[in-house]
Amino acid sequence: MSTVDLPAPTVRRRPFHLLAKPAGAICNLDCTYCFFLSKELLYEGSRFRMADDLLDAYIRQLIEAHGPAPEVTVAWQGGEPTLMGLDFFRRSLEYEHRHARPGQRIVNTIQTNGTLIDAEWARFFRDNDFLVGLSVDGPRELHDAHRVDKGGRPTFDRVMRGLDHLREHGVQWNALTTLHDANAGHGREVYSFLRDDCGAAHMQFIPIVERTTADALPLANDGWGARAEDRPLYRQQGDRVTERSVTARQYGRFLIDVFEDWVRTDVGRVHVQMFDVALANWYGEQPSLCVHSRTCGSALALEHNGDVYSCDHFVEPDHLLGNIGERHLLELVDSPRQRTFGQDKHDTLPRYCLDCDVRFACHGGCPKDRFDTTPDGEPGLNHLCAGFQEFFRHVDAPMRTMAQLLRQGLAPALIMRQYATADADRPHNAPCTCGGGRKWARCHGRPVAADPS
Ligand SMILES: C[S@@+](CC[C@H](N)C(=O)[O-])C[C@H]1O[C@@H](n2cnc3c(N)ncnc32)[C@H](O)[C@@H]1O
Ligand code: SF4
Ligand code: SF4
Ligand code: SF4
Repeated sequence: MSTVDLPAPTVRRRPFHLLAKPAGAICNLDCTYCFFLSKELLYEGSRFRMADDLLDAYIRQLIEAHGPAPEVTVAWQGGEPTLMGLDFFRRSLEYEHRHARPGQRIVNTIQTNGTLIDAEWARFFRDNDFLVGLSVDGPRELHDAHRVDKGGRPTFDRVMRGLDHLREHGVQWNALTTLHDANAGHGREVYSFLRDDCGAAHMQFIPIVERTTADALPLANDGWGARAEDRPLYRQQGDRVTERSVTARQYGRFLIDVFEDWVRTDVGRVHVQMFDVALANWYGEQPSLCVHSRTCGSALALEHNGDVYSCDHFVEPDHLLGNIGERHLLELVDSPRQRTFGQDKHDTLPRYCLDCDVRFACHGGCPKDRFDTTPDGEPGLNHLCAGFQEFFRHVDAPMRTMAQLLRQGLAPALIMRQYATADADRPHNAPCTCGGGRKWARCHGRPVAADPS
């Protein structure tokens, strides 16, 4: 039986998301913190190109696995997916049209470093309603600190050129910004750059937590050996982190700094994933992000040869579920192993998390980052815990207000009026509401003439 012929099994369907890597871990860049480049080692000797019959089988199985759902998302990632060339994505669209049920909408997303995007790519994305995720870490210096090409050269100009094409063609796009040692202390600057200079209406901030062992630390600090081929296979093991990693405190402060701007001017206008996720948890709805959901396991990864892994962050031999050439995707997604993977997110929480006042919002964060010990010595605490606590406690009052507005059928954006009123009465030399220890007027760049300090 060929890959294309595998019948769809009859198992219970649950919503899931799959990140497909048509070029595997291959990329034209060499970002120092990239956890994915070393995955090349899993497939030594491969051409790292998804074959046409596999592409066909993948699209068919993905659509079948969603049953009668009105919408199916095809998500492309990598490595760098644009290295596949436009014809690959044109063929993918043909298969989508062939396999979709009548009336079913197929949505394509692509996560890219943006350096190869030209007018032709942008036209293609626009004409086919692709949602483009663009990796940009902030203004030039902050971006170029870690996002470099194979020769160690900066990439900012190339990314901005790609963004210009996207914007000129009216492509839907969102910014994906990793937080690390270089940019984490610049929350307001990064936020205003993304919003004002780039015109981003959707933003995701992803903490860089590069876990490693004491032995591997020097190599890891060097960018896993500086060159992709020198990197050891990156695994989730060890209790150390690289110097590039964001600290818990930096992560919390970054989110708070951005929130303090956002809640005054941008609610309902700019979508910051973490704030939407927090509001969903305060409102009592399932959030869209696995990291702050009770359980996970619904965001899997597909390699270029059809191998399926439990999660994009666990593309390693111990978490290989199988290959879609041998077992239908739905069977792998619904396998007992994958269910256990997702359930473990909750079932392995330390007592410290179970007793935590913000657990309903945090849910312990991503299991990949749970390698610290709790104050009473229990293993399994998230490395970012202190930052989560600081952020979630900080936003408690405004989140309650926005959730209440939603329950009343009103727009959460109304909270901005409350802030405007409170700010108008706030003495310039009062402590800033961000809690960072600065005066309010200085923190918000307001005139400080009346500030006697
Ligand atoms: C692996 S890349 C693949 C897609 C594409 N090459 C890009 O850069 O957007 C996907 C996202 O993962 C982020 N990323 C890279 N290394 C990471 C790490 N160690 N931890 C968390 N995210 C990381 C990248 O910045 C990027 O936004
Ligand atoms: S662009 Fe950077 S983050 Fe994306 S795959 Fe390449 S090296 Fe990794
Ligand atoms: S391991 Fe982390 S990233 Fe993966 S699905 Fe679970 S929460 Fe999400
Ligand atoms: S904030 Fe810390 S203690 Fe609370 S649930 Fe999150 S990781 Fe656990």
